[in-house]
Amino acid sequence: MSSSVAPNLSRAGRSTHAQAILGPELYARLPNTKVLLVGAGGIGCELLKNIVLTGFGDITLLDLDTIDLSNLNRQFLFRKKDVKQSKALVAAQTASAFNPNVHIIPILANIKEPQFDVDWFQSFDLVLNALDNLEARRHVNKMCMAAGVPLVESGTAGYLGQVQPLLKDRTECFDCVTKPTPKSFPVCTIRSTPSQPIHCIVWAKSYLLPQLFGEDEDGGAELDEAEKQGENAQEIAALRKEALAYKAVRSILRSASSTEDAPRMIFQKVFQSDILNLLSMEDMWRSRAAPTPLDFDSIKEGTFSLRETHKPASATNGKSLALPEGKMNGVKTSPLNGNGVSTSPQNGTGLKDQRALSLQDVLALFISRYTDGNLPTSSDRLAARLRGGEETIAFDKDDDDTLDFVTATANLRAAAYGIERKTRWEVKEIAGNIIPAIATTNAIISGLIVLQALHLLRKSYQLLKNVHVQFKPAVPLSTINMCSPNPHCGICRDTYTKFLCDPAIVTLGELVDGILGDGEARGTGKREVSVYEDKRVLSDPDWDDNNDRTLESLNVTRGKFVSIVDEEGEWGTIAVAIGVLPPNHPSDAPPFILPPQLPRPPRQVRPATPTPTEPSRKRSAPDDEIEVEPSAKRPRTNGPSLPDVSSPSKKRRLEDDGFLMLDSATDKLDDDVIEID
Ligand SMILES: Nc1ncnc2c1ncn2[C@@H]1O[C@H](COP(=O)(O)OP(=O)(O)OP(=O)(O)O)[C@@H](O)[C@H]1O
Ligand SMILES: [Zn+2]
Repeated sequence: MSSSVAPNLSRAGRSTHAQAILGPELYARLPNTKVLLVGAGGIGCELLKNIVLTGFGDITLLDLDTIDLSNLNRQFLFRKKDVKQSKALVAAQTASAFNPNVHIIPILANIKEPQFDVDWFQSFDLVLNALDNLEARRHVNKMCMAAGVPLVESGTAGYLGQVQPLLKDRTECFDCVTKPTPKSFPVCTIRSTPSQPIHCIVWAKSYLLPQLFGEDEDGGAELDEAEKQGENAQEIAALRKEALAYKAVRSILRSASSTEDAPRMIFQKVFQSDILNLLSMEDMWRSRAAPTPLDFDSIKEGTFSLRETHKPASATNGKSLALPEGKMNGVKTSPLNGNGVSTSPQNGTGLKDQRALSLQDVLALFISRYTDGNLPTSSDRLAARLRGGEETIAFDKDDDDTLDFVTATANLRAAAYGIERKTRWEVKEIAGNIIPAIATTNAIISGLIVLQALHLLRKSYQLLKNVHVQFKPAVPLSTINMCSPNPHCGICRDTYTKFLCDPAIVTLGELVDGILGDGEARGTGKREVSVYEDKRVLSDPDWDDNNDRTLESLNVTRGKFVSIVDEEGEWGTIAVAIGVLPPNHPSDAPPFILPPQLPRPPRQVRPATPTPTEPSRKRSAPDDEIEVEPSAKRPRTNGPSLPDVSSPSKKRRLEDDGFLMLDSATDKLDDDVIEID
């Protein structure tokens, strides 16, 4: 379009194409269709532009974050001057200029806040998710299922993307299918027999760094468990011995008066003594390549000999192939990139973080950053922070000290085990779980979201598709017909209803009796029920202590759900959304409003003791589960008594990092699964 035409573009001109594509009826509805867009990041910016240009006129845009410099490469509604401003606000301002007829309401908030209750969700005709985390996605999914509002879910991961239209009772919901669990590794692979760079990086980030700079924990329980699961007993005994030695290094790192050379101590312990210990267990190395203990001085001097890298354990038949450091397969390996082009700072080309690191480089990174030989070592810098008052230091990809430490120690370990080394950049990507965001994928996905949204608005349900952008040049897009809801889904199979009340006055008993009503008259008979808020049991047929307590005292307030579960499993679960009374509610009226029609859940075949969050398809963390069998007497619930989550074990910390430690070395690892997140 030439620039002389653009300023004169009339409203009709602007909408000619949209009208032709959408048809006059749908096009006419768009200005008054209320849309909620959750997330103003990579997908959100593209999508906001799309819906504004399509002709939607009433948009609420919500995001909890502010603009970061790193967003600017793809979140094109933002400019450098906007950094640190609210994403929702700036995106709304920028996109409003694309169409004078659009009204965008920006909200800077977390979608999980209680004011965004079911009533609020019901004020929209359509919800579009442009989020980046499972928790928020699940939350919006549940709210949309409760509100009966159509939702389009989406996500991208590099070149991959997915769009999924969701509507209660018509399609499966986001929680109907279990999400893939993160990639997992057996404890012993991480702790004593790594074979891939990622094993070394996980070890450095989630084991060594926390051992030295994290909370002082007794890892005994984890090792007990590994032993129970049948992992090598001799190996476990060696790991126990190793744990004790860490205690000594920890105290030196924290002691202001110590004259010991802490980094050197760490080096000696981790890359020499521990490896010698492991080597003494000859059985372990019969079928796999044995590691090489590292020697501080000879690495420093450049005389240390290394085994060849890139070997699968079997390829070398367990034998070490010694090559002088700096020579691999006859090629000078350092500092070269994959194309054999030198990227060393000496010749001034390439990015510092992306150059291949020699063993000397890695040691230097451990002793002093190669950018400035005078800086203290990465471990010294971390130790200084502990002495300066930081109690614990955890890995953060943007914290140079922790990234240097992990890069150095992961690569030293890789060298000891004959595993390929990674650049600082690659370590950052792997340890920081960074999947590059590709603007083009976001753009394609955002276009597909609009198409699915239009099907939902037209009620053309037979046209709804689950669409995937995939890494197959011949078939870049694939579509799957919508599945019907999973009959066992603990989210979308519930019967939702609303209960508007003053939680400071209304009791749990009033809520349950009010919602169940007169069972005899309604054909459900007198029902025995258990009542839950999320995973908390509030009452059951043998325990009614909480019935006279106010909802507020039970921390059952606006935005929460109370699940009423039929003990016999004969009737479906009723999920009651707690809302607030309207401002004009008469003061002499009862302090609650029941739904105009009491919910009547479907009769169903259910397991004998259902839970509000079942089935197991949905929940994965076993230690988050609570006892759900009705028992004689339960301890009284005092406020929000969620299941006890004690201080995180190392196992749990690895899980938090996205690396799930398998209980047994024999557990089967899933193939790589890319989780769209
Ligand atoms: N609970 C939530 N409530 C509101 N907004 C959320 C919530 N969770 C995530 N978001 C927003 O969803 C958006 C997701 O966008 P995107 O995936 O591009 O992430 P980003 O944070 O902008 O980028 P990156 O993670 O790559 O730095 C972000 O702007 C984020 O603030
Ligand atoms: Zn479902």
